Amino acid sequence: GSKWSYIGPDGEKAWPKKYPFCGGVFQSPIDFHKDILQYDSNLLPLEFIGYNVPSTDQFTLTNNGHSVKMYLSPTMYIRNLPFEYTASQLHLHWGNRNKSEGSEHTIGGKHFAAELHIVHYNSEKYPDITAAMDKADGLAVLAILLEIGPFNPTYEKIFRHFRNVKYKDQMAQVPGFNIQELLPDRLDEYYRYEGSLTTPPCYPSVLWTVFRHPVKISQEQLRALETAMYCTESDDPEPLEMVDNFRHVQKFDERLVFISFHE
Ligand SMILES: NS(=O)(=O)c1c(F)c(F)c(S(=O)(=O)CCO)c(N[C@H]2CCc3ccccc32)c1F
Ligand SMILES: [Zn+2]
Repeated sequence: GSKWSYIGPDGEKAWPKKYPFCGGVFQSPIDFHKDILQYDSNLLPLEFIGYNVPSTDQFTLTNNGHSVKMYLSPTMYIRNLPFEYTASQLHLHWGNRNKSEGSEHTIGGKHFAAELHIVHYNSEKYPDITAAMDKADGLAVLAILLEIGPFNPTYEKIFRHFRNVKYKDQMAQVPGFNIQELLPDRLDEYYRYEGSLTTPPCYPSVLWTVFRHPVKISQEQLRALETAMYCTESDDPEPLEMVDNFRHVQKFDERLVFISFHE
């Protein structure tokens, strides 16, 4: 029921009025361009433990009015970050059918078609994500840039349920699968910086890992993402399409993004 949106009077320019951190420091997303990038040889490939969830388990997929999000199992966690981070949920950001440029992070000013985020919390220091989400070392989000290419059968394991979560607060059950298959090939090549949640309350609590290489999904899969869902409830007389649910890039002065790869 949080009152913010991506368009109109409650759009991102108005967020700081109700959510002061949104007007604060270390805001995400940002543009990756060469004069803020610095190679860091200590950036190791991430290790994903418990990501291969058996199909006997189920993930709950839901439309929360801002995005489509899938809750993940607490047996999934990442190693090789400063702390152990346990998976919480994944969700997506996208554009619209006339402009498939809905990624949040950009590279050299270029938007990708869409972006997948896998949200984790620091389970070494905090009991749950609610305790972690406003702490500087509380969250770690993996970002995967999506672009058009061949049909992607792994993404289809989520996308095929979109027709059952068309409206706000609808839910569907997704049989378990290997979440690591949603990631690009080169897990050793990524951008790393300290930033924030890209939605209200915009807490500066996120260690971002944005993989260098995009993942491909088909034009039809992208069209489904751009046209399937609504921000409104099924009985709302004025349905609002869920499109363009990405925040614009934020100022990134005097800061560096660390990269695990050479140009
Ligand atoms: N782009 S992003 O990764 O910054 C990001 C989102 F874009 C986004 F939409 C959500 S949300 O939970 O679906 C709705 C707003 O909270 C979250 N949810 C996070 C923020 C707060 C919270 C609390 C519990 C579980 C997940 C989250 C989020 F971290
Ligand atoms: Zn997100």
